[in-house]
Amino acid sequence: MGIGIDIQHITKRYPSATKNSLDGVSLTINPGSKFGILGPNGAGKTTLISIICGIIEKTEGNIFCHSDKGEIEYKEFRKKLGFVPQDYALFQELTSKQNLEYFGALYNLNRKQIASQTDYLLNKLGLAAVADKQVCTFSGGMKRRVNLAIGIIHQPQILILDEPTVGVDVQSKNAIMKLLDELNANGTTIIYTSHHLAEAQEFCNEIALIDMGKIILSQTMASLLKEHQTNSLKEVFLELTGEEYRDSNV
Ligand SMILES: Nc1ncnc2c1ncn2[C@@H]1O[C@H](COP(=O)(O)OP(=O)(O)OP(=O)(O)O)[C@@H](O)[C@H]1O
Repeated sequence: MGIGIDIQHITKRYPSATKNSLDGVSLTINPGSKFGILGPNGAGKTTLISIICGIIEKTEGNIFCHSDKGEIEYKEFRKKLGFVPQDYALFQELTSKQNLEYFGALYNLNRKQIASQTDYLLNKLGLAAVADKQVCTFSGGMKRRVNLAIGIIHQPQILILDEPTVGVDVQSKNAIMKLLDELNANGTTIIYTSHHLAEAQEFCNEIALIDMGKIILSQTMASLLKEHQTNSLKEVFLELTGEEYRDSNV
């Protein structure tokens, strides 16, 4: 169950940049894992997941995707992929229901599938009562939940989320993380970035720590904490990445 990815020696140099944003990144993401890609501001997390999703081109390197039945073509992988970006990828002027119907059709779901998934997700994420209200009237937490529903309407086997809980209250965060756990229990591989280390520690069973475009470590959460003899991912994070600010333009 689930989809896995082997990332081999990925390098990324943006056209306007003088240095690489990713520098020889290699990573194995096992099928069915809850995989956290963590790191300070500017480390390269968004660049890496944007390359995995095919949103931007890599400069060098390879990505291989596989299911339990063996290697799958990247084109096939894209069909099984769900992506929840950090910025809202939704239409503010449409209602939450209309957004889900639109994106369901974009994923080639039939009318019946669109209706049942829309109904299911609006209920699941506490949005049923506002199904017919324009998204521009929603709070940040409600918009994040719509953003998530859009990313999973086609029932992806691998789901990539870029800071899915940024700026949301405890209730919305709880609903989002519970749904991610449920999807994972049903076999969906989850790849996630976050600056909430306590949340990442609770959610992820595997992590990669990335800093200045390089992978510092990639291992199970349990083995990392055991190795560093601590119960705090934040402690390990600060130990390995330091306490200096990462302001790139000063
Ligand atoms: N379009 C771009 N052109 C040039 N440089 C870029 C571009 N996008 C990102 N970068 C640079 O690439 C590096 C990695 O950025 P990226 O956004 O991937 O980091 P991040 O780990 O996601 O950071 P954050 O936690 O702040 O979201 C940074 O130095 C950033 O300034």
